[in-house]
Amino acid sequence: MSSANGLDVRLYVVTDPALTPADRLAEMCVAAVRGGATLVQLRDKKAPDGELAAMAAGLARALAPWRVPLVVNDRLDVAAATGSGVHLGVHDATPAQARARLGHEAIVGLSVEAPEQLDPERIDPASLAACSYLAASPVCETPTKIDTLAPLGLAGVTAIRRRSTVPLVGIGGINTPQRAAEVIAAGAAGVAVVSGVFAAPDPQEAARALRAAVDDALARRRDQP
Ligand SMILES: Cc1ncc(COP(=O)(O)OP(=O)(O)O)c(N)n1
Ligand SMILES: Cc1nc(C(=O)O)sc1CCOP(=O)(O)O
Ligand SMILES: [Mg+2]
Repeated sequence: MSSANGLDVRLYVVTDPALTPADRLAEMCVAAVRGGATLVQLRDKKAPDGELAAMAAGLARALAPWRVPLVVNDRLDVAAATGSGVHLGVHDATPAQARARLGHEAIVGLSVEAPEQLDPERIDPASLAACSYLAASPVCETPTKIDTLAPLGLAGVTAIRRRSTVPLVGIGGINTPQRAAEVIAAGAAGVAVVSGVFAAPDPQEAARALRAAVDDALARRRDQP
């Protein structure tokens, strides 16, 4: 089920070099996709651009038969060189810059660390309009990324959702089906997950369970009067 802009963010898996080493990257992402992941992000903060581009190209090839899009974290140049989308944070290029570089069909995501970040005086309307999705960052504390602001909690997810119309994913500490369901009930269209899938003994099964919880929670939300 896609959002109004055609992007399916229900289960967004994000790689991590400690959990998805380069020699198992494609295989592990394909396992997640077999389990129900709808979007994949290549996130490696340290790999040089050339190495990251080679990883992105290989991963894009592996995902192509599944028609699951690839997003590269941070690196606009790598995204442009490999035909991928890009995820941006407050310290990265702006969504408007990314949209201009990648074109109107590309996926451009933006981290939102506080609802006020979306106030008209805080964000350039062109940048907000350039976003394919937003990420509530982080929902819960997580050892996977420690340089974050205070967790938003479920109330923060709801507050961000109320200020935007593009699809919203929650990220950070969403490592059980129960937690995923709560994030959807709070207003997200999907969940972004690292360790809940890639540190699991069986990533395909972990993805299946998370995706089932997301789908169930979305259906419950639709049934609400
Ligand atoms: C889906 C998603 N959401 C948030 C982030 C974090 O982005 P950012 O704040 O730029 O931090 P880094 O990931 O670059 O350390 C993300 N990567 N993906
Ligand atoms: C990549 C990333 N970004 C975050 C943010 O808050 O912006 S939290 C995070 C890591 C999420 O890992 P896990 O699913 O293992 O908790
Ligand atoms: Mg970033």
